[in-house]
Parts: sequence; structure tokens; C-alpha cells
Amino acid sequence: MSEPAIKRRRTQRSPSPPLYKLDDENDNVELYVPVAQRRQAKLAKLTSWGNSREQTARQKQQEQEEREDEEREEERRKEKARKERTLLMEAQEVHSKKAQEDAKKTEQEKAEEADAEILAAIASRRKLASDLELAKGVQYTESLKTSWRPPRFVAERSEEQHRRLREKYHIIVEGEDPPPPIENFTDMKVPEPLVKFLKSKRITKPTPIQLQGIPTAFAGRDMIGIAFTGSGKTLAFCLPLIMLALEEEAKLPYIRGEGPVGVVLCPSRELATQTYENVLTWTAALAKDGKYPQLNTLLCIGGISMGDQSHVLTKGLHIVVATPGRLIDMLEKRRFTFDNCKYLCMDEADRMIDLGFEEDVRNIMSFFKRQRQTLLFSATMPRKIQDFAQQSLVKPVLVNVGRAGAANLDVLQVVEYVKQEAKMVYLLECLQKTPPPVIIFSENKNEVDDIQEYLLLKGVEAVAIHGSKTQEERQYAIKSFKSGAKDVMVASGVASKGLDFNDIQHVIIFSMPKEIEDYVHQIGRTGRSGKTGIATTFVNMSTPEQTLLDLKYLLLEAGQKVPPFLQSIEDPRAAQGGSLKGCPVCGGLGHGISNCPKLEDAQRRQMASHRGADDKGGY
Ligand SMILES: Nc1ncnc2c1ncn2[C@@H]1O[C@H](COP(=O)(O)OP(=O)(O)OP(=O)(O)O)[C@@H](O)[C@H]1O
Repeated sequence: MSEPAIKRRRTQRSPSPPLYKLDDENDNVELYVPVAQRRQAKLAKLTSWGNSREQTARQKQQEQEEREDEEREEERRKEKARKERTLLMEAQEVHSKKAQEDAKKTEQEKAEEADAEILAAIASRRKLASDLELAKGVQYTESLKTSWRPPRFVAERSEEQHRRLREKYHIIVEGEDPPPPIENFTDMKVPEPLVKFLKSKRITKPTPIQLQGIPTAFAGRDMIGIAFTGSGKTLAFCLPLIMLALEEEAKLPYIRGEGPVGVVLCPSRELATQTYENVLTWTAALAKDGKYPQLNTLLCIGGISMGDQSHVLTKGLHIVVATPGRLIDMLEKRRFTFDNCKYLCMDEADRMIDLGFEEDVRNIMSFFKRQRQTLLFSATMPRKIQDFAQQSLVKPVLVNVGRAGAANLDVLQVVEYVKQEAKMVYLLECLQKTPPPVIIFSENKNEVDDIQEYLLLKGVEAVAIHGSKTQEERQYAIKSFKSGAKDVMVASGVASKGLDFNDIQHVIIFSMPKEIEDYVHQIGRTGRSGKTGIATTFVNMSTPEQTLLDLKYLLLEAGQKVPPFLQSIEDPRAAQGGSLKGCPVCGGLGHGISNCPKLEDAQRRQMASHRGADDKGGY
């Protein structure tokens, strides 16, 4: 079924209150003072007072927004803990029920059955749709129609030709009637000024995910795009939105209060900012030519004052790049609406719809008034998330380049055994391996600070970023590292997912993350866009055996050298003769769902939340 579209008609627009409240409207009421006195006082203060008053109002507004952000994050944490509790209880219940029957079965059968049942318990989550759609039982059955068609010579190719082309680029496609792969941007009908601009940035040929993903999205299809880190997913999901916005703008120009056409959701403020900056450069390149209209894009993230961007909302709005919390806030305050929003893309989608953000995503869905095109992208996408996402999309096309969760093959992975107390000193030695820029990852915020302090003492130009830093500190760290002013960035997970720094030579993982997905994202900050890079990872006695096993299999899969201490780790499942599939919860190759560190981590966090511990980090 498809819902009637909400038509935009100029003549029927009723005068509505301005969607965006200007700063002045927030000012406090003042006591009555006679006109003459007021005028005199005003003249005297005209120069200084006006400025400071405006600044105070803006500061107040910013403080208020920051407080609201904090509250939302607190709520999200509570919701996350609640969900994790439910999930674990379900998993434990399944385990205990099966315990009696299990006595008769072989070890292998037992393990497989337990895994399947835990997976089924997880998969019973409500699909991703708005509450209204779920309540009304609204089921869309057809993909959205767009005016885009592949060029005739492509459309006339046989299925066998498409298949060979996909095979050439290692693209696996699943889903009904997938659009054809196209080997260059011009044949995809990307506007000439943009093709020229991309060329000037040395983007001359689509990468495999772009080659299949862009035609799929241009054709209006819902999709799940999985491709290794640094393979150009951002362009693959932004370009279709830009084209859709151009098409909509050409039909009827957007005016104040209208839009956006589409939204890109990101799990962190830093990633949203980076994607926003990309969209700005691409839309500016189009507008510069004069043949295409200027598209307006809004960055909607916590920690920044929306007052600074109020000018964007005085015009029609085409694209929003957002983190979930601030987006919900803006939608609730009706600063803009999703009445005509047709495109929803989630970057690092596994993280977005994994525990924690799922309810936010469902909440965001409820602001849509019509069917939308939904796209999910990530380098890691465990089966659990893929299955769940598939149910929520309309005739989805799955575009997969390599195994979901596999490491980028352009990264040389070196794993070294380093005792805890020797790490700092060895780190200095490690920094000599390559010229800068270098990123050092640690899972622990205090350790991030300690490493930075140590490096500064040793004369290394280092900045640090983690979740407890203020927005300004985070922005400063990213800016100075990106510009080359600083050689080394020490980071917690916040900087791992999706951030695209120029030519990182070396990633050093000071403390190995428990979840192998995080490792894949972290080493993926180097070896981007076809270049090569090195990742050095420190492990020792404190690294859990399961994590080491995941790492061992990942190295084997990528054809990397496996050091002797990893080779000697036995896989208990190997004796059971089972085939090695990725864990459906985290994608790790070294364990099954019943001993997944991600689920164990959920349990740990649950206990921490019971104790009232501050699990604020997130990053
Ligand atoms: N077709 C292309 N040819 C060459 N370089 C490209 C191409 N497309 C994108 N790039 C560049 O590759 C780099 C990585 O792109 P992007 O950040 O989109 O990767 P990603 O797949 O989203 O990675 P991650 O999973 O880490 O988020 C960027 O600097 C981008 O400009």
C-alpha cells in the first residue's frame, strides 16, 4: 500500500507561525521606563549594550540547548540499560529452557540450537517503523518511483553482463530486480559540474559500492550498503539525496518553512559534521556552475547553537545532516517538519539501530508523513542487524562488497604482544615506524589523557579526543589534526567510526577493543581511498581470549601474518567440527552468539547501571 503524497501548493499555504524562533524572541521582559529616559539610555548604551545583550541571549540559549542535550543523553542511557536487561533476560530464559533437553544432544547440536534460539529472541524486536504505521498496520509494498533511468546501452545489457560486472568488482547483490551496476559517473547521469568537481578531487571512477549503490539509490530503492572502511560510502548515499533535492527544487522551489527533502543520520557529532561539510562542498560545486540551484543544508547536532544556523531556516531547506537526539528535539519543536521528507539514510547504521539508538530511530520515523526511501550503510553489519533491517525496508537491495565486518585489505595489520607496563615506552618507538599523521586509540578516557600527556612531555605534538571533552575541545582536536598542525591524535572510539582524515600513515591501537567491529573501524582510519597504511595493535594477558581469537581469524581472512602467540590459541569450536560463520550479534569469527563479548558487555553495563555507576561515556 502506498500513502497519498502530501502535495506542496503555494496557494494553499495557511499563514503559520514561523517555524524557527529568532534569538530576540527569547529575551526577558523589562520593567517600564518612560520613553524619553529609554531613548537617552539607549543612545548611551547603543554601542556596547546591544552587543553584550545579544551575546548573553545567545549564550543562554546555548546553555539551555546543552542542558537539553544532556537530559536526552541521560534518557537514552536509561533506555539502553532497560533494553539490554530485557535482551539478556530473554537470552537467559532460552538457555534455561533448553538445559533439560540438551542432555541427549551432541555438543555441536547443542551449541547451534542455542545460538539459533538466542538469535530468534533478539529478532523478535519490533521492526523499524513509526508507531503510527505499526498501529495502523501500514505496509508499503512498492519502492518509491523516481524519474532516473539508466542509459539505454546499460538497460539493454543482459543479466549475465550485469553479473559479470559485479563479479569483476566483488559486489554481491541480493534482492528483487536490482538496478544495474554502472562504471562511470557520467553514465549514472551525475550532473557535469559535479563530475568535474569530483575529478578535481581525484575522484574519477566510482568505487565498487558507488558503482552499484548509486544506481540502486537513484532508482528509488531501499538499500543496505556494506563495504569496507574508506571505500567511499559517503558519496554513495549523499549523491542520490542531492539529486533528489535538485529534482524536487526544479519541480517547485522550496521556500521558508518547507523541507527537508531528505535526512542523513549519523551516530556521532563529529561524523555528522564531516558529512555536512562534504554535502556543502558538493552542493556548492553544483550551484557555482549557475545551471543548478543552491541547495540548503542544515547541520543538526548537539553541542552547537542552532541560533548560529538560523539563516538556513529562513529559506527552504533541502538536506539535514543530524545526530538523533538533536534531530528529535528540532522536530518536536517544529523548527522544521518531515511532511515532505522522502529520504532517510543512516550512516554507520549498525550502530544506529543497535542497542541504544533504536528507539530514537523509531521516534524519528514517526515524524514522516509518507513512505520514504530508507538506506542503511556501514562497514560492519552483523547478521542480526541485517535481518532486522531487511524486515523494515521495502523490497530492499543488499549491496555487499566483501564480507560485512571484514578488514580493509589495504591495511597492513601488525599485532604485538606488549606488557601493560611497557606500553608507553614502546609507543614512542612505534611512532618512529612512519611519518605523521598517526592516530592512537585507547578504549579508556583516562588512558587517552595519560597518553596525550606523556607524548606532550616527550615533545610530540599530540591532541586528544574523547566523550568527556567539551564540544569546543573536540572540534579543536579534529581541526588541528586534520589541518596537519598536530602530528598525533589520541582518541577513544569517538574518532573511529566514519571519520575521514587525510592520509593517516599509521594507526596504533594501544588497548585492543573487546569487540572486533570496533577494531575493524579503528584500523580503517588508515588505508583509505585506495592508499595503504599500517595498523599496530598492542595485546597482552589482559586481552580476552575470545577477542584474540576473533583477531586471529580476521588476520587469516585478510591474508595477514598471524604472530605465534595468536597461532597457539585454540578454537574450542574447531574440535566440534562446525563451520566458521561470523557471530550474528557482532560479526566476530572467533566465537558464537552464546559467548559473544558484545552480549557480555551488555550484562556488565547492566550491572554497572544497577550500581548507579556513571556509564556516561558512550564513546
Ligand atoms: N570514487 C572515488 N575514488 C577515489 N576516492 C574516493 C572515491 N569516493 C570517495 N573517495 C574518497 O575516499 C575517502 C573515504 O571515503 P568515505 O569517508 O566515504 O569512506 P567510507 O566508506 O564512508 O568509510 P568508513 O566506513 O570508514 O566511514 C574520502 O576521502 C573520499 O573523498
